[in-house]
Amino acid sequence: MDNSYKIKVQHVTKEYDLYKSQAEKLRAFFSLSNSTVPHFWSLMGISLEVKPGETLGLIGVNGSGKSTLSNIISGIIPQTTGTVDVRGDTSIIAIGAGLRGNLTGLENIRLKALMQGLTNPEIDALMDDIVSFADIGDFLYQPVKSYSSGMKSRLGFSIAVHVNPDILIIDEALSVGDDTFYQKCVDKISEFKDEGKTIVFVSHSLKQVEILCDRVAWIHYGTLKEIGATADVVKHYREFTKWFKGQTKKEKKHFQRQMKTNQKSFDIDAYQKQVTEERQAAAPDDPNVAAEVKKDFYGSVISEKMSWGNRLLTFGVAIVFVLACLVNVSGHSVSEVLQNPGSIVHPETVLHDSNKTTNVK
Ligand SMILES: Nc1ncnc2c1ncn2[C@@H]1O[C@H](COP(=O)(O)OP(=O)(O)OP(=O)(O)O)[C@@H](O)[C@H]1O
Repeated sequence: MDNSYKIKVQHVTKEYDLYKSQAEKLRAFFSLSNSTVPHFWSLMGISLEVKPGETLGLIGVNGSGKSTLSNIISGIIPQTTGTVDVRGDTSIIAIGAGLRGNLTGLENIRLKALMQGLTNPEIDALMDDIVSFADIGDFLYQPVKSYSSGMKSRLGFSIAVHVNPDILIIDEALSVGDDTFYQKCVDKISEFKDEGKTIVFVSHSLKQVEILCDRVAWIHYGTLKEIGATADVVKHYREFTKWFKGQTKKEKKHFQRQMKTNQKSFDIDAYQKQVTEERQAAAPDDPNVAAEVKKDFYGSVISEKMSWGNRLLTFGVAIVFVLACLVNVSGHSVSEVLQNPGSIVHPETVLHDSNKTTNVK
């Protein structure tokens, strides 16, 4: 097995349909095409590796796709195309993910730890440590939906670092805590690093990134702008933000609109063709390149969009289900209803033989 990486992300894209309402979503489901619905590509082909024991920072402006990427790596949302290969004995844990609003803090601790594969006695043994690290007092007995974002972050972080995960995904968790909690988290992350664990760290705080990360990936409006040593990437990102801040209001708007337009007009087929051509140029004698690229793009994803065959099948099953319910309440047998469908809506009409109906009233 290739142990040069812990996480490998290849040609990952994420497409969202921008429906204006539930009704529009429903219409698109039953219509022949949803081409009128605008599409938005949150990620437009990200490929990167995270090495074992490495802390990789993800930086980028608001809406650039950092959380989308970290959620795809954590398995919280599926990618539209591409592969995500997570190596080894992986217990991957994302701090904010999986807290249930209707359950109390205590119940959430047990649930999330059970989902990580811990047994009840193991959880009992860890409970005091988790509770004391989170330090949220009596809120522990309240439903999580009543928590502030800082409290959720405290609880999520505490659970995540105590269940001994192989890979830790930290998305903005440190930005909401106070100074004491922040320092506790930084110490815990450093402990993790010393133990050789792999961390993906999403943050807007370049200072935190500089302290904690070995390498940094700069995600820029759905693309990977740069990946490399922390000092280099952070320097280039600072230059970009300085340049951006120096623009007039109108120029900033124009730039952002241009970036979003690119994300709306992204062509996945053209991207696949480009990757195929690049690989063919590198291996001109390999006849399987196109098939391999297709497999890399679509081999490990389940289509989020239903094929037409499946839509028709779903529609057919729904009709049969409704008919079955109507037959049931009408009090007639299936054969009667099949011979005289009107008996469903006019229950007083029954069929005595195949040719004649009699009104029983
Ligand atoms: N469910 C969704 N439907 C439509 N668009 C979405 C959805 N989720 C995210 N997006 C869009 O995808 C883009 C990337 O969002 P994401 O949250 O990954 O960015 P981010 O870099 O983490 O931003 P921030 O730094 O503000 O947290 C944004 O433009 C966002 O509006």
